[in-house]
Amino acid sequence: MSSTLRVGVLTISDTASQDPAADTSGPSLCHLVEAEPRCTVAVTACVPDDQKAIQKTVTAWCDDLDLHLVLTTGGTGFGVRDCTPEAVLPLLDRQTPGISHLIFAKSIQITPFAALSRAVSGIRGQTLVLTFPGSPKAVKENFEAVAKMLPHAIDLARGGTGKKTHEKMQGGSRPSGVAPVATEEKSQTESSHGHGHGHGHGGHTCFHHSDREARTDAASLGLGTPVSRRLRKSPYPLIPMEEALSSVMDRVVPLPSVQKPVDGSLIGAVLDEDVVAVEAVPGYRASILDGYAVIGNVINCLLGVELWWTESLCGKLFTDTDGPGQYPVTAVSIATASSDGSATTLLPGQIARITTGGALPEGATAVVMVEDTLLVKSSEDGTREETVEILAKVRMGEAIREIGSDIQVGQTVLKKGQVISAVGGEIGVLASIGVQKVLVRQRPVVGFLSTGNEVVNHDNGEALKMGQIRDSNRPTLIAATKAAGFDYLDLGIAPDSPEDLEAAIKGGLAKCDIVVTTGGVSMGEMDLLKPILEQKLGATIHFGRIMMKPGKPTTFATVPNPNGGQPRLMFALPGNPVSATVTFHLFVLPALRKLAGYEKYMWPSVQAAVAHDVRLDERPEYQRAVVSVTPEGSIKVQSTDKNQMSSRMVSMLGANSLMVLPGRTAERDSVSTGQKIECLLISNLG
Ligand SMILES: Nc1nc2c(c(=O)[nH]1)N[C@H]1C(S)=C(S)[C@@H](COP(=O)(O)OP(=O)(O)OC[C@H]3O[C@@H](n4cnc5c(N)ncnc54)[C@H](O)[C@@H]3O)O[C@H]1N2
Ligand code: MOO
Ligand SMILES: [Mg+2]
Repeated sequence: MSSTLRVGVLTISDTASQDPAADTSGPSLCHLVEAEPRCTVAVTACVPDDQKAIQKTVTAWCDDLDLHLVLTTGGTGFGVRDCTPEAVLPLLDRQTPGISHLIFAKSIQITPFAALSRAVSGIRGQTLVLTFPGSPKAVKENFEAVAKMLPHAIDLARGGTGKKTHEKMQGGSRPSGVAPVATEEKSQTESSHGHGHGHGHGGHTCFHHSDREARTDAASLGLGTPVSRRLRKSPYPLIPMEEALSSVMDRVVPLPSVQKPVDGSLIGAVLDEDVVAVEAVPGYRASILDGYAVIGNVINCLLGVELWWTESLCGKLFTDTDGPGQYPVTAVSIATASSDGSATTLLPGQIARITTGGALPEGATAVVMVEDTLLVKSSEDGTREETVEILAKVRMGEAIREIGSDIQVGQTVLKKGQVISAVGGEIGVLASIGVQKVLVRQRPVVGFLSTGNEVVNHDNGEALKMGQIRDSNRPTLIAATKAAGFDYLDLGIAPDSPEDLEAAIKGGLAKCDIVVTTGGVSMGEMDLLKPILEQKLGATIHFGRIMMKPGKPTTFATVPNPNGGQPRLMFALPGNPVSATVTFHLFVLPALRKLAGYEKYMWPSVQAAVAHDVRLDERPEYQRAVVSVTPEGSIKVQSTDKNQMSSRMVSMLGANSLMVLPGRTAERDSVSTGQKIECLLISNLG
């Protein structure tokens, strides 16, 4: 077992936190750490002499990054602002006075001023924390006083036996020093010794950790670092999918609301107000049929059945005379606006011809369809009906739409949070009650940038040169965005040059709520996205790797908004086309939906029986699959393709879902035919 000791170096100084160039002890300490066999600086930061800031960083490094050793420099003296011991002591589970004494003993031999250090040391969780004074000289003396015993001390602090050390002390084979101790067999953030580090290479960079933000010295990943000095292991922790999803969704704040006219541009928008009807539908008593408005009472139906309406229901107008029989046609009401705003009046014993949608004459209580009548007598010139016989019985209110029978004034027709669908119901209802504008959440705009020297426009019409590849990511993601009803900006293709990438992303950030890049996020020397985000764009990378397949190097960051307001969201998706597409569906679309105000922004899922055995990968996997309903009514799922490689876009063909497969364990390495598995429905059922 062997492992690198990951060390965090924290400079604590008001001056250095304002002017990084003023920090000399931080870089010195980094060089001392890097000079030790199998020690590496995993993270650096610079904070002012502020107890809370110190505690936040030290806590995050111990608890979240699980570093082996945290070294602080500065703030241990008698100065009024010096508060490092006060900040660190309460964080320690156990103090280590022996180490403090050893450091003190060595220092006091060199200068009596060592007596003015109030440095403390101890263990938090599994992390050893040492506080050093804030001068390069003191840092060197202090560090050298304890360097050789650090691996042993850390081993013990992590529950080791220290056996190796004792063996060596009793005449082991190593000529000097202490073997670094084994800690985690597979450290997620471990990095090899000897990589280039920001201190002393192109100036000081302050990195501040909060929660599990995986910020490191981005220089060691790309910008300006000779390839031979690049990190050989990613410094970004491999985080579980659930953590990645909540890291994204917790940071997505729905956009503000705007008034928008009632038209097709509302489709997909989320209402940010209840809509209350100020008009009734219908606004007048309207006929449902073409026929005759009548005053009903007891109408003897053709079958001889009699229907009685009570006096209270029918009022005085209903007399025994009205019912099937012959009546004079005294009025005509076709569906049109009345010239004087009033309806005609019908008296007992009269009927009026009426068309569908026509306003009922006052007094009419039912409409008889034309098919249930006979023309008895017309005018001499044949242009008018004079007498018509009603054949059928009608019920009170039959074929009449009363005022407000569809929508009443004061009725809440749409609720805040409701989505205006493309089906038409919401727009139809809004239009029917004369709503001019509604308050809806702004729709986000997402920008797409493909990256890579090898990537060319898919439709450039030219034969590919050796090493070139057509850009399939942008057209794919843009099409999926359109289908989901979101606006987008095509940011084109940027080559793998820091200047081009920075300019293209900045252009996107100025105009888009979310910028999505594809490519350049893994471990190659041309994978520049992460360092650009951190070093050039002032972004906070919240995660840079996820334990998932496909999409392992998926990166999510927030970037200061160039126009002020909420930070912009940045997704740097992997370049492999399937990885880009799957992670777009898993992260970007839900984020867009949440930005747009959707309450349900995650994909729905079903449990489906697998139609064949599925081998599990060591990473939890999202296999492209087709979910369908069998003739018997059960739900089954089938992989699109046996070969589910991330570069193989044909494995997306026909997919309407993503099977959510757990990672392989010693107990379970496959899902057998017929077993049920969760499937995310990213499209309609096949
Ligand atoms: N040493 C390691 N190498 C890789 C690792 C790793 O952990 N260690 N991860 C692998 C995984 S997993 C993935 S996924 C990819 C991600 O790569 P990048 O995001 O850095 O993307 P590129 O290197 O730029 O490109 C990868 C691949 O995709 C093609 N590509 C890029 N853009 C497009 C596009 N717009 N349309 C179509 N195809 C595109 C590109 O030519 C490459 O073939 O890294 C692995 N490596
Ligand atoms: O995670 Mo990568 O996306 O497998 O190919
Ligand atoms: Mg790459």
